[in-house]
Amino acid sequence: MGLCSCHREGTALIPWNVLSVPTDPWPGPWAADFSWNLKLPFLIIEMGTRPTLREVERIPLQASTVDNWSQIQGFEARPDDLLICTYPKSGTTWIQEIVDMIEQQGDVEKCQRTIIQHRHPFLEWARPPQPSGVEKANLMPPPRILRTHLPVQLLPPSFWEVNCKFLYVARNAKDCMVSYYHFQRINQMLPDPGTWEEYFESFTNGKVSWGSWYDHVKGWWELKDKCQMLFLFYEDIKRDPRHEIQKVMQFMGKNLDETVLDTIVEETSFEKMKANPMTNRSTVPRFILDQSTCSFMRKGTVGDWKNHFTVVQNERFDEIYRKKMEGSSIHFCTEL
Ligand SMILES: Nc1ncnc2c1ncn2[C@@H]1O[C@H](COP(=O)(O)OS(=O)(=O)O)[C@@H](OP(=O)(O)O)[C@H]1O
Repeated sequence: MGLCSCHREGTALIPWNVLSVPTDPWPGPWAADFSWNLKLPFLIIEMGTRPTLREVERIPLQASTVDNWSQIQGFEARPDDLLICTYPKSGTTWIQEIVDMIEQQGDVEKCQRTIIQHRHPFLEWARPPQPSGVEKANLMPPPRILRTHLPVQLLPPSFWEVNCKFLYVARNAKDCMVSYYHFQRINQMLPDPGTWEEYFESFTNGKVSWGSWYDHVKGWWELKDKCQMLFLFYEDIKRDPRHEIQKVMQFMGKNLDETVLDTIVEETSFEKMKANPMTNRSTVPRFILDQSTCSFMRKGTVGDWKNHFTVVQNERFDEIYRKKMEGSSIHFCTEL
């Protein structure tokens, strides 16, 4: 395993890896330390720069994840784990809420018990002194529901040994890129995306956190018949949520009646989740996620790429896509 340190741009007064910024706040002792929360914005302003990424096996990741890599790789999966796997901005939050609603048998109040980031430990998440994703998962009673954005080749090896369930959600590359661009603009914990034109290059070259969309999607797709995996598409959930939620229910071994299913469809709609403080990230401090110009729950549509891609960019993207996805049987819808 080659860990490669990358450079850092700008004048950082404080090394990034000593900052413990609650991008994924955990209601632990640190949260009660209000003075720590107050200090954070100033630390970031002092740094005057966004973090740059480091790499594991040539996949760009956040520095804190790379620092914690041996713990992540040593994670011990269990046969009754369910791992939600996605490339960023592919509908992670959406499928988390669907899975939780199924798990809680449509009990809306139980799904309000805590914010969505806390319900399913994020495996590669690390920001000491808060407990890491691995530590949170280790404390969770089985059967556990976990989540990751890792590409197949970086998944902790124990997952392949225990034959647990994987629930992968894929989203078409164009909408994913648009969503990721806006997210990087508002998320101070990720590198500045630059202009849309610059981001087009970063995304298509896999120079974004968690690496290449193309390799991620191909990697998981190729494994789908070799393990217990339900592979879903964001666009299908959008087109026919009831049908796709039923598939998730079956995969989870749950048998819920029609009225419960109706509730889940209703409660996991974009409009409901956008208005729900437990799913819309409104509790994340503004100096981390500045939603004043753009919401985390932004549009939730298929085809928003048409509002961003120029004709030339679209042609170029299609050409790159053909080359990178050559030989793969996966097919995406880019409009409904
Ligand atoms: N219920 C529902 N219906 C439709 N779309 C939804 C829903 N919930 C989240 N979203 C949209 O998913 C995008 C965020 O993706 P992720 O949750 O994977 O983001 S993250 O990687 O966890 O940061 C982001 O997409 P964009 O709106 O295109 O930016 C969210 O709006």
